[in-house]
Amino acid sequence: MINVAIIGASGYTGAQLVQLIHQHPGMQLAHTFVSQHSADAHQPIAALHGSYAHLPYQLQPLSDEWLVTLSEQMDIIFLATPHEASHDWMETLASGKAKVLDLSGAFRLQDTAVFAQYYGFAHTARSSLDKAVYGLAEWYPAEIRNAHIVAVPGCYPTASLTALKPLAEQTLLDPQVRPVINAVSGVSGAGRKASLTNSFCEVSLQAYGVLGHRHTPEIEAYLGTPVIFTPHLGNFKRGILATVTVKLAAGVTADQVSQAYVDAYAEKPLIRLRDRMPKVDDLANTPFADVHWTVDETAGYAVIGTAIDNVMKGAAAQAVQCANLMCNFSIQTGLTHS
Ligand SMILES: NC(=O)C1=CN([C@@H]2O[C@H](COP(=O)(O)OP(=O)(O)OC[C@H]3O[C@@H](n4cnc5c(N)ncnc54)[C@H](OP(=O)(O)O)[C@@H]3O)[C@@H](O)[C@H]2O)C=CC1
Ligand SMILES: CC(=O)N[C@@H](CCC(=O)OP(=O)(O)O)C(=O)O
Repeated sequence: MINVAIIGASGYTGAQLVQLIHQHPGMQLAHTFVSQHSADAHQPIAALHGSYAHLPYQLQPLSDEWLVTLSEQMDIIFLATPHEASHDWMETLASGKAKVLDLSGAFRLQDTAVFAQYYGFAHTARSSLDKAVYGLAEWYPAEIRNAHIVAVPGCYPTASLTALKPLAEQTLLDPQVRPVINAVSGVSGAGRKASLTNSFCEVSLQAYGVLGHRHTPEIEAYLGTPVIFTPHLGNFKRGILATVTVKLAAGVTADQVSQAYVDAYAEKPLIRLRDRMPKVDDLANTPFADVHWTVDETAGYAVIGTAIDNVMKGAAAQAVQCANLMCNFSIQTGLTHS
């Protein structure tokens, strides 16, 4: 059995990971941590998350000693923590035998100047950054298999890159026209901590982070081309719907576009090619990404719809996909029943 620890196990993505590792046939959950002075230390996870009331795990307070012990004793460590915490702990956690998968944004951007601009603090963990592999599971399986550190993608980049990479990889996009990504996220995307912006009476469908969201450089880095990305907050709990408009390269046909998606995803068990535009309720609480596209050959445009659950495929389930690759399980182990 693969021994696993989860740090940040009280949060939305951390608790989801607890549930996924609990049901995983090849992994056992040895430790579930919160921060050292957390108000939730020593609480059972069941007391915080009613949907996990059947799970037997208790939250332990983390310490510097534990960081070293975990790096030496665990096979896999998941960090479901804020960017700064992941950044500060990675060098120690990755110094032993344990492989580390970080759900935060701390190790996704290789350019530390861009990182400082979008994350608001300096990156000082260069050696870990050099080892980090981007965990977009359907696109970088070979790199992920051999990785010691995986930077699990953000939720919006997962939806956006899933829509765009099949076309970009086959050079079907017009290089002169930026893809336009409009995406709506449920409120769980902002994490469990209360804030005015995310409170029930305040949330109303609204764009935010316009022309400045930190996921723009992440999408551009792994797509290889600039984009216009506009996130929106929606008044629902879970899910992301990304609607992506692209200008196709001259002469590209609808059949070529369809073939690009079939080539990329027909053999991928967690990507579902749909015959209509996806909707979030079809996959909330599941590890799937649904994709559909429509092409106007005459005008040379395509509109692609992608839906994911932000906590699952956008974070915890994709992290488990990566861990499966690193531990030589099939990519969907513990995530699907068929
Ligand atoms: N929610 C989502 O849809 C997605 C989130 N992510 C990323 O995943 C990470 C976790 O997100 P999410 O689960 O939503 O966050 P939550 O706010 O729900 O949970 C954060 C967890 O980290 C712990 N934590 C908070 N501050 C610290 C600290 N300074 N040191 C150590 N532990 C700390 C919290 O417990 P405590 O404070 O009690 O210690 C809690 O367990 C974040 O980096 C987020 O950006 C990525 C993709 C999607
Ligand atoms: C609705 C909402 O607030 N979503 C978050 C993104 C969540 C995510 O993917 O997180 P990281 O890239 O931070 O890991 C946001 O826009 O900041």
